[in-house]
Amino acid sequence: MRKPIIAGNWKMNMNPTETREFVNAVKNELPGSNDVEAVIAAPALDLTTLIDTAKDSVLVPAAQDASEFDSGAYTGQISPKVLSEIGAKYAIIGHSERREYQHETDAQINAKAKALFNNNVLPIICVGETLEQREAGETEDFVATQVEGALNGLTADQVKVAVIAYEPIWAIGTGKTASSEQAQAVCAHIRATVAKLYDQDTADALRIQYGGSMKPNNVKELMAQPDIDGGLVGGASLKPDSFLELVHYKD
Ligand SMILES: O=C(CO)COP(=O)(O)O
Repeated sequence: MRKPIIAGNWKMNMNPTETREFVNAVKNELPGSNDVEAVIAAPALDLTTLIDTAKDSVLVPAAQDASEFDSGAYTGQISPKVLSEIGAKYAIIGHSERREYQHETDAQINAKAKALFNNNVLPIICVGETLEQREAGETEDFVATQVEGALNGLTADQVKVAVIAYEPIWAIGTGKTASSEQAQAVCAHIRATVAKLYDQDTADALRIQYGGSMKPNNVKELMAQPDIDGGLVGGASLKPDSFLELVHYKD
């Protein structure tokens, strides 16, 4: 049975004071950790504040990126080794904003996934098509290529504990959610791709999130889809009330 995982991706929002206020507002109101995994991916500069404030709560800290290198002459990068040391459980990699603005490639994202696993941090690997690709009927092939590229060389045991986030680019920050049927179809295709690359057991263990204008008013329907195991949420994760509604979607 796959445990649902609802993750807030704060992107480049929130400062340490806001982070502390947010965590204090939600930390005693979260669902039990066996029920839904509640994650916040904070900006790197807020992570230690998040981790210190969330101590003794079930809130799970995550980073929004990680370097493919543990240390060295890589100015400005975020070390997966240090993420592990400070207590980040997950790191998002391959978000479409980084693919676009930092020109990240599938090969780099794959190297980041390996570096994270070497440091016992779990990757949340983002994939998703543009509107042009969807309209050209290329979504499934394109997303399968991203999945294959990101997972290249990972073991089945690693894939079983990884998370893939399907985020159609046209649905991010636009208020335009993929319909639950559209989201389910691509998430099922991702699982079938993993089954082909590995085996059915591995595909059945892997958790797949949907991201793109997920909100309290559509979370229930999206989460009811058989291949959607969670959400990666931008805008609606920035306010404590809205985040709490999302993680309590079952109530
Ligand atoms: O990019 C996203 C999460 O990573 C989605 O952002 P929104 O929920 O704001 O559309």
